[in-house]
Amino acid sequence: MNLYENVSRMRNAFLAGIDSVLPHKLVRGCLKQENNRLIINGNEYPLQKNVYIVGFGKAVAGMVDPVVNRLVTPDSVSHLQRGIISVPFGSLQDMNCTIHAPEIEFLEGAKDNIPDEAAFTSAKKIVSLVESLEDDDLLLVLISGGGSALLPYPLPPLTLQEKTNIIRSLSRAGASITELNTVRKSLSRTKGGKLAELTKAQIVSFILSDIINSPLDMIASGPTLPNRDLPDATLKVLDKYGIMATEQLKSVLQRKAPTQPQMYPHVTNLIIGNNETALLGVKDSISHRTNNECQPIIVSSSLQGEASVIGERMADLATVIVDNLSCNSNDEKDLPDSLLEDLCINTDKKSVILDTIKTSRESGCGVCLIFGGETTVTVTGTGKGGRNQEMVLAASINLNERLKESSFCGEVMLLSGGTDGIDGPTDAAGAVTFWSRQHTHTISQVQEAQSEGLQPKAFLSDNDSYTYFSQLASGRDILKVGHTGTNVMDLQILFITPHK
Ligand SMILES: Nc1ncnc2c1ncn2[C@@H]1O[C@H](COP(=O)(O)OP(=O)(O)OP(=O)(O)O)[C@@H](O)[C@H]1O
Ligand SMILES: O=C(O)[C@H](O)CO
Repeated sequence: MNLYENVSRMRNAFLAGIDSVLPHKLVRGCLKQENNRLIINGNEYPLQKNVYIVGFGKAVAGMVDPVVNRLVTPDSVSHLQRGIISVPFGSLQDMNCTIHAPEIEFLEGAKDNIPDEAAFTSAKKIVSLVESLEDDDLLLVLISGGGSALLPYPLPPLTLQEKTNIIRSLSRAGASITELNTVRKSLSRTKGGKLAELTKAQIVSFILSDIINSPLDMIASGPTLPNRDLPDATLKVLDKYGIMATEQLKSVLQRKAPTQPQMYPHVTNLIIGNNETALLGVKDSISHRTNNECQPIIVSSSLQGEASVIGERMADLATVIVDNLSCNSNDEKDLPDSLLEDLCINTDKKSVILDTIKTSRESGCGVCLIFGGETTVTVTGTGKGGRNQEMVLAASINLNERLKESSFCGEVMLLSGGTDGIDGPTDAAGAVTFWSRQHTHTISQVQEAQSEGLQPKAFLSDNDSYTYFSQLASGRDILKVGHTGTNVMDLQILFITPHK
């Protein structure tokens, strides 16, 4: 197996991860129809021309078709009455959307993930549809990441512009997604469970998670989950980031919050997929493609932090593995707890990783560690890039430096990519890097870049990872898969294999 075959295996494993979280597959798996009843998660719902669909998020368009199909009974009667789906601007054309259900209205909005008048119009239409439902109707709600921006409905007197400004300021000041959505929930007519409160119809929500640990009440700001935030939660977030509360905002927050958390007996919230689902897809692919020779391990689904720092720490981890593969058993190095912590790896994985390295040393098979999560980039440069490409570039530079003196003969590879296919404001999903030594001959991506006159460190410090990977070897190591129609954050594969 040569270096480029291994790189292509990793690319295929990444694609397999994406494939396992394609929304149409996930939704189809949760729905059955028998005797004029829709069966969802073991619960039965009578079909009597009483079904409505609403959806909002970057990955919901793909959920529509399997749902619509399940609503047609064997007598060819469709029990779907109406549907409204709010999706990102341009996404229908990009995805070649071919859904032909006349009852469903697809509306685009929220260009660049920013709520706008178009998304507000979609939200108003969704609200009036939901308000019009009767007790014996069934409302299917399709939810995925990006849903917050696609269902904006500021509580009056707050305007869309004011609410957007608050969220933008918080985001620029470094607020996390849970902090942003805590604020969004308190300022909205739809978020934080308020969509569910608009009707007594039965509701089933299908939720695809794009947040670490899948907190259901935070994904797309939890429109069908009770808001359990404390009454002062929003003011605390604003205070933390030094954002002044305007009069309109104060008047919205002063409204009496319910003293008891709301219960929604008419609502079922189902998580249909998340980052862990994709990690399993990657793992299966690697096991199959290596004929079970390499035992891949999922080490984390909560990787977060500054992308370039994480890239550096990935190189540190690779160095420990490489050292342990090249030494004899008495000289094994430990995996420092601080390294595990920085890479968001639970300490209970430590012995599993060390055992795998040992097996690999004895048998000559590879070590493959799989990560998922979402890093961030503090952009200070003027270049073009994304968090995955930046992580890989930083790892590449550090691998080249750390492994200079190593006696290891084998290959080290890292891939990082976004499952939505779009890394930051670029048309790439991510990138891959490698380092390899056969006898005394070393090949590395950094060496190759330097021989082409590219200076990796200069690109990294200008946050210009996209330009770097586009130019290097004519874009050979950049991952371009286009919009995938799904979104469960990012995936990383670290693969180290000794030469036999
Ligand atoms: N030049 C750059 N280099 C590296 N990262 C960048 C650059 N410019 C923007 N980014 C990062 O890209 C991210 C924005 O990309 P994107 O639109 O994919 O955001 P997102 O909200 O994280 O979307 P999603 O969660 O759906 O992937 C930000 O985290 C930003 O720091
Ligand atoms: O829409 C949102 O709120 C984010 O994508 C998190 O789910």
